[in-house]
Order: sequence, then structure tokens, then C-alpha cells
Amino acid sequence: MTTTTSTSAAPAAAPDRTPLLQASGVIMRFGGLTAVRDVSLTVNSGEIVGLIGPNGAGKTTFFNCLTGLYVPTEGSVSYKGTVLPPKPHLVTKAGVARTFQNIRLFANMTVLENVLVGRHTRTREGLLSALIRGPGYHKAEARSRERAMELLEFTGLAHKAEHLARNLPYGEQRKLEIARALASEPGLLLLDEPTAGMNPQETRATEELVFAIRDQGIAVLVIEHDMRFIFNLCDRVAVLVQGQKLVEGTAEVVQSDERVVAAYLGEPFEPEAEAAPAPEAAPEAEAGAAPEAEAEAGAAPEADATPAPEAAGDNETGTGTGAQEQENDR
Ligand SMILES: Nc1ncnc2c1ncn2[C@@H]1O[C@H](COP(=O)(O)OP(=O)(O)OP(=O)(O)O)[C@@H](O)[C@H]1O
Repeated sequence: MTTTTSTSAAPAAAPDRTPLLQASGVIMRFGGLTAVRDVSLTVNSGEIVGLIGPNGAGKTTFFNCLTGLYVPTEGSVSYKGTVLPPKPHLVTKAGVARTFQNIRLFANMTVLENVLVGRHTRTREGLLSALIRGPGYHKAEARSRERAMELLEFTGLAHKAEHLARNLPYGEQRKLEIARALASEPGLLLLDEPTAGMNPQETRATEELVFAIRDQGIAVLVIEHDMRFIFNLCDRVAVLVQGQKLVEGTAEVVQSDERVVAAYLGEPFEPEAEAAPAPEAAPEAEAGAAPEAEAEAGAAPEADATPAPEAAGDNETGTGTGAQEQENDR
């Protein structure tokens, strides 16, 4: 009798790790400057992945390539196995939403209205229905409002639903950007410096919020300069230096990599050390900047003509990012 020695005892249930976003060999050149050099990165379902690197390393440019604001000079970006179209609103519709380093809210709209804008790609009611305002329109609008309020509850902004976005303190504006991005019901959320300008309490709250987002089944890719935030939060971290991916791995791997320490961290990261103090007073809403962006959004939502000229003239608002996403994210 032949006996089979089983060496394949069922492994412990592996966490769900199917690839969601796959960027392969992405290169982005601006004339003679190569901002992103052959970067490949995968974000799997259930993951929080960090993207770090010194100023000018190409992080935001890479995000812009992922989200259709820029058409990469070379390389491809796919989501759930399908190549993403180089149009921000179609990327959002496919399930990838983002926030911006420079907050881009509709400053003169209420908090609730800002989130409702984010529902845009998930509502089927067309222009005619909106004009006629028939039962389908009212039902869809009621559902959108309900969902928007859920998201405001989730992000802790429900009590500010009727406030103008411009009147929110800075930390809440960042939360509102996240709520608006979530309104497009993404499978992957890209956050560009979500704690910039926040005080330590706000940063900690944002950390909790990102964990809660992940727990809702949304994977997260986050750019951040706050190393404590990144290393607490991320399953994996990729380090960009001069447009190239230097290292990718767990927080431990990245923190102990001598090249990363030399090129970016400067000194070994001390998890117990006090976080660098954030500005005490969170800056107030930039009342001047946001309305301007809003006006631009209305006039030319996809005005980022230089790197992605095919996007120009497309007047659909990219949901989850707001119409302002179309301006160059610099
Ligand atoms: N639209 C553009 N045209 C020309 N150069 C650009 C453009 N966008 C970015 N760059 C350049 O590409 C390089 C990478 O910039 P990027 O903003 O992506 O870096 P980053 O890592 O996000 O920096 P930071 O941490 O300061 O936000 C920089 O040299 C920048 O000046």
C-alpha cells in the first residue's frame, strides 16, 4: 500500500490579497526631466501601502500617472486586470479615487454638497432625468443624500453637513476630501499627504480613519512625509528617490535599509521618539485659493493639458476628486 505523506497541511487562512492596482514600468518625462523612472508597484486588496521619498522624488507625479491626470510616457496602469483609461473621471468610475496634496474642495458649497458631487460617477440619472425631476431622479437623489450623510458620519463631519466647506478648519477639510473620494464607492483610495499641516491629534485621528477605511474593504495607497504615520499604518512601503523605486517592503525592512536611511530618513527611524511637532495652529481654510479652483473647475474641469492633452475639453467631473482634479496637481 502506498502511503502519501502529506506535507500540505492546510495553511492558515491567508488574508485576501488579490492584486487591485498594478503599475508596470511607469516612466514620466517632462521634456528633459524624467520625474518617474520605470516604477512598478502593486496594491493588493486589503492592503495599506505607503509611498515615501524626499521632496521632488516623483511621488505626486506617479499618483497623477495612476489616476489619469498624466499619461505616462511609458508603462501601464491597470486596476483589477483592466488597463485604466487616461481620464480621471473614468479612473474614478473604474474604482480608484484620490485626494490631493493641495486641498481641492468646492469652497462655496456645503459639506454635504461636496460629498454629493463625489457621488457623480455612481448615479445613473442623466441630465434629462435631472431636468424633468421625475420619480427616478428624486429616488436617486434621496439615496445619494443618505449615502453622503453616512460618509459624513463615518468621517466625523455629520454635524457640519450644512456648513460651507470654506469655513471648516483645515483638518476637517482634509477629512471632507476623503469623504468626497469615498462617495464614489472606490475599491482603492489614493491619499496624497493626508496629514499635511495637521496637529498630532488630527494626524492620529486620520490614522484611525485610514484603518477604518481599510476595514471597510477599501485598499489604500498613501503618500506621506510623516514617518510615524506611515510606519504605523502601512503593510508595505515603497521608497522613491529621484524618480526610482529604491526599496519596497515592510516598515521594518524599509527602516533598516541603509540606502533609505542615507537617501531619505537621514537617521534610523526611532518608533519611540516623539513625532516631529506639527504646526500648532492648523492653518485656516484658504478661502482665496479654493473658490478660484472652483471657478476654474466650472470653466475647464480638465485643464491639465500639458501632460494629458486628450483630457482637455472633457467636461465631466471626476468623482471622488472633484472637478478641480483636472488642474495640474503641482
Ligand atoms: N507638470 C510638470 N512639469 C514639469 N515638471 C514637473 C511637473 N510635475 C512635476 N514635475 C517635476 O517632477 C519632479 C517630481 O515632482 P513631484 O511633485 O512628483 O515630487 P514629489 O515626490 O511629489 O514631491 P513632494 O514630496 O515635494 O510633493 C520634480 O522635479 C518636479 O519639479
